Parts: sequence; C-alpha cells; structure tokens
Amino acid sequence: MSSTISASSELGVVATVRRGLQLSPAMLQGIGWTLALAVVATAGRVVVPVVIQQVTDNAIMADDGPDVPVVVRVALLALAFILLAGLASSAVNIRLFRASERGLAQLRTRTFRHVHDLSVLTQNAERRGSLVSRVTSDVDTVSRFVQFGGLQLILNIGQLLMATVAMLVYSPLLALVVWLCFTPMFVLAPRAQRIISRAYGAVRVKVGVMLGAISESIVGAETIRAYGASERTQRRIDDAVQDHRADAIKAQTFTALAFSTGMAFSALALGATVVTGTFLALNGHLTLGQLLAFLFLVQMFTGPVQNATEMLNELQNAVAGWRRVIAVLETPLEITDPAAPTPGGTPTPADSRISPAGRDADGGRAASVEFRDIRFAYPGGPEVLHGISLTIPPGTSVAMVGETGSGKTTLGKLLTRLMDPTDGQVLLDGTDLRELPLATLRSRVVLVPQEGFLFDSTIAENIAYGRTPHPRAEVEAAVSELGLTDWLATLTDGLDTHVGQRGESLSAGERQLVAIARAYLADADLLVLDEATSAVDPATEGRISRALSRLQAGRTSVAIAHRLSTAEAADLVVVVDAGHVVEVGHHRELVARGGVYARMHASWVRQTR
Ligand SMILES: Nc1ncnc2c1ncn2[C@@H]1O[C@H](COP(=O)(O)OP(=O)(O)OP(=O)(O)O)[C@@H](O)[C@H]1O
Repeated sequence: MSSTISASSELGVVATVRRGLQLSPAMLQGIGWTLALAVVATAGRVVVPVVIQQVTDNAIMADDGPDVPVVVRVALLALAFILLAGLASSAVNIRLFRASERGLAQLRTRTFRHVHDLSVLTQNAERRGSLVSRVTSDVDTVSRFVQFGGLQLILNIGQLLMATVAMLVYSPLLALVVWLCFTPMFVLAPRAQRIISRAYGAVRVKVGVMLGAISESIVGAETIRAYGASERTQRRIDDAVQDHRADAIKAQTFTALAFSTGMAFSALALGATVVTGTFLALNGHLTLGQLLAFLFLVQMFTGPVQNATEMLNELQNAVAGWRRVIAVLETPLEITDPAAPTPGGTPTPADSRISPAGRDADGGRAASVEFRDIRFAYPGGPEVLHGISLTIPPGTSVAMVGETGSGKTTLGKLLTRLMDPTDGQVLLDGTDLRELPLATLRSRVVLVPQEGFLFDSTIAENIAYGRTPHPRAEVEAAVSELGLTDWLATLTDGLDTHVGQRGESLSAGERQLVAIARAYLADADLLVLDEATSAVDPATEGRISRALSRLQAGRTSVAIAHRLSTAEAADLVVVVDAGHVVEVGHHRELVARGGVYARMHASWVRQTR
C-alpha cells in the first residue's frame, strides 16, 4: 500500500546522469556554446607542443643557423593563442557555473515539492533529517561536480582527444605505444568505478543518518535534557559521525589507490615514449622537435588520465547524490488529484465562499459524512480498523471516544485524506474523497490537530495561514466572533505578537486558540478536531471551549475526544473499540444503555467529579 522512499535509485551511472540532466533542463541551456568555447580552450593547450616542435625544427635547428625573428613571431602567435584559450576557459567556467546553479535550483525546488506532496505515511517512514539531506547536501554534491568536475571533465576529454590527434600526426607508432601503456588502466577503470561508486553511495546514506540523528536531537532537546539522556544522545550522534567517517575514509582510500595506479601508468607511458622516441629519432624517423613535442603531448595525455581519478571521485559522489534525489522523485505520490474529478468536486474559489460571519445559520453548507466498510492497516502492520460503517448527517457534532489505540486518530486521518483506506470508502456529501480534487477537499475539510503547528511569525499571520493574501479585517472579525478579543488584549502586541519558533512564546492553550481561529477563518464544511490532551488553566479552558462551540456552529464536526465532557455536549457519540464501532447514539441514550460507553463514563465521573 504506502510507498517508501528507497535509499537510492538503481540506475546505472550513465542513466543516472541522463535522468539527472532531464530533471534539471536548465543545466543544459546554452551547452552548445559552452562546448564550442571548450574546444577553443583545449585547442589552445595543444599550441605549446606544436610551437616547441616548429621552433626547434625550423628555427633553432635551421640548416643556416638559429633564426631569431621566426622564434619571436611563432612565440607571439602562441601567446595570442594561449590568451584566447585562457579567456575561453574562464567563459566556459562562468557559463557552467550559471547553468548548473539554475539547474540545481530547479532540482531542489522539484525535490522539495515532491517531498511535500508525498503521503504522510511515506514521509513518516523516512527520517526527517535524511529527507532534508536529500534536498540539501545530496544536491550539493551534484553541484560540486557540475561546477568544478564538470568543467574539468569537458576540458580533459577535449585535451585527451587533441593530444591523441597531435601524437598521431607526429608518429602513429609512438601514439600506439602510449595508448598500449594505458590500455590495462582503461580496462580496469569501469570495475574500479563500480567499487568507488558503491563506496560513495554508502557515504551519502551515512550523511543522511548523521543529519537525521542530529536534527532529531535538536528537535527533541527538551526531552533529552529532562531525562538526562544527553550522553546517550551524544553517543548516538558520535556513532553516526564515526560511521560516516569510516565509510568516507574507505571511499577516499579507493580513490587514492586509483590515483596512484593512474600515476604509475603515466610514468610507464612517459618512460616508454622516451625510450621508443629516442630510438626512432636516432634512426631518423622523428625529428628532435617532434620528440620534444611528443614528450609534452604525453604529459597532456597523462594529465587528464590522472585527473580522471579525481573527477571519478567527484562524479561518483555526484552520482550517489543524484541517485538519492532521483529515488525521492521516483517515489509515487499516493494522495493525488483524481484523473476525472466528479461534477460536484470543482474547487470553490476562495472569494465566492461565505465568510465565517456570513455562514448560513441553518448549517446549509455543512457536509454529510459516510464511512462505508472501512478497513485500514499501517504499512507492514496488522489491520487496525475492521470494516467500519457510519453515517454522519450534515451539521452534526460527533465525539469519537474509545480506549487509547482503538483507532480514533486513524479514522480522523482517513477523513482528512492524509491517507487512504486499505478497503472501503470515505464519502463527503456522497462523493468518495478520492474523487474530490485535493484543493476542494482541503477547502471543505479542515483538521484542527492537538498541537496546531505555528510558524515563526505573528498571531495574525498564523491565523490567516490557510488563506492568502491574508485579510486583516477578516482575522480581526474571526477573533472577535470567537470571543478572543479580551485574550488578545492581554498580549503586548495583540494580533501582531510574534509567536516564536513553533509558537514557543505562547502557552499550549494559547497555541490552541490560534489553531481554532485559523480553522474558523479557513471556513470549512467539515471540521476534524483532534482534542488536546494537555490540561490548561480554567480561564483558557473556558475560552477554548467557547471558541470551539462557535467554530462548530453550523458545521459538521468530528472530535477525537479525550475528555468525556466533549462527548456529553456532542449530538452523537461514536464509541470505537479495537478497530470497531461498537456504539453510536446520544450521550444520554448510551449511558442509559449500560454498555461500553456507560462504563467509560461512570469511571470518568468517579475520577473527575
Ligand atoms: N503510524 C503508525 N504506524 C503503525 N501503526 C500505527 C500508526 N499510528 C497508529 N498505529 C496503530 O494503529 C492503532 C490505532 O491507533 P490510533 O492512533 O488511531 O488510536 P487512537 O484511538 O487515536 O489512540 P489515542 O487515543 O491514544 O490517540 C494502534 O494500534 C496504533 O498502534
């Protein structure tokens, strides 16, 4: 059922790079010109050996003695070429840098949107830090390669080709000797590449684990301190850091080995050239200038081959990062818009909606809800809802009660389509939630969670969060209609009070008030209230329950009730027990029946009154 994000995509190196480029088309914008400039840049590098050969053979070793004017002319010409090549090289650099920044911004945005759209179950199955690392540090490895390794790669391939062509022109036999010296390396390279690739893949996974451990310890800092678990947490982070270090060293060791092997092959090629070239020169098959030029060309050839190991390092790191990003993008979205929305399912434009103040007093827009034979199992877990059927008429306030773990929250999540049932249907005004466009669903059904997440901004902006641009007058109206004006008057800046990160500058009860006002302004047809369990002072409690009853007026509401006082006030009480609905009725009716609810209620009364 729910998909999980794989650690890394299974694509090969070439397919990964191809897919990565497809995902960031801006990276290839203007690549034609960049390659043309790269050709100029590399051509400039071949000029030096050619100049050495020309000057040696035609000026220094000229039959009638050294010809200085020719030397100067050729040197000036070479200088012009080298300058041009230098300019072309920096232009390539700047162009690659700009294109890659554009492309990577595209990749980051795309990946973040996808992460955001993944189902809650998929997101929960992945460590938050690991998700963040995929959008940040994994994309950064790609960026490092594209900006620096990519430039080197293009210039080095060009240099390798040009050096080969020049060598073939001077002496096909010597060119063959150089290529033969490198053949074993070319054969071994793909195998080495696979080993290094795996090693860097492991490093990227460890980066995710490390970030996950660090971010969890920051988010849970209070609990860690409260339970004196700092040392244990530190050990966990240390282990993650050490694990990462071990894998990074392994990957670097492979790279260093590959680099030394490259050096060894380069030395072999140079030695073979000196020996064979001298022999050919002595036999009159090569001029002194050609031999000198050849030695430079061998350096030009070995340079890229040695660099290749370094580039391989960066490429593998980038491919590992790319694979992890691609794995995110390949994770299917489960909660998506229907292919063919139902006629009644067109989104309601925000401006045509009735304002909270103008809500129909008869509850005209309140929605009816039906659970039709709902079954649900969390991924890899047992079934937790076993065929639930329930009809809620429009405008009804429902309190869902039951033991902890009975399935109330799960029903709430299905009702807001944070996840879909394994079997059965949830219907809103007779339409399966899966057939409603998500925009319609989100505007018609609003979840008020136990701890409404507050953003680091003002109270006004947090209240208006569900509707943009935020209408100040409506925020003020909502606050006064919910009876919260006196509470706001106690705050220094009223509606403009900053709530701090996650609303930490407010008390738990005050955060609930903001969440209620936010839901009020969102003006939904169905409210799903996950009742807070935390106790608040009696004054705030009174404010919360007044605001809640005003919020619920004229709407259908389903409260996941933790206090039986909510059940007493509800139109309908639904008792959930071990994944079954066992009783439905009004509080008085159920108490009179003497069943599960009556026992729960009696025990609650004994404890609280
Ligand atoms: N994300 C999850 N993954 C796996 N199992 C889960 C998950 N969330 C809940 N469950 C299981 O599903 C069952 C129903 O849980 P649910 O949270 O719906 O109960 P609840 O009635 O809301 O409990 P409470 O009153 O404590 O909030 C429980 O057995 C629980 O362990």
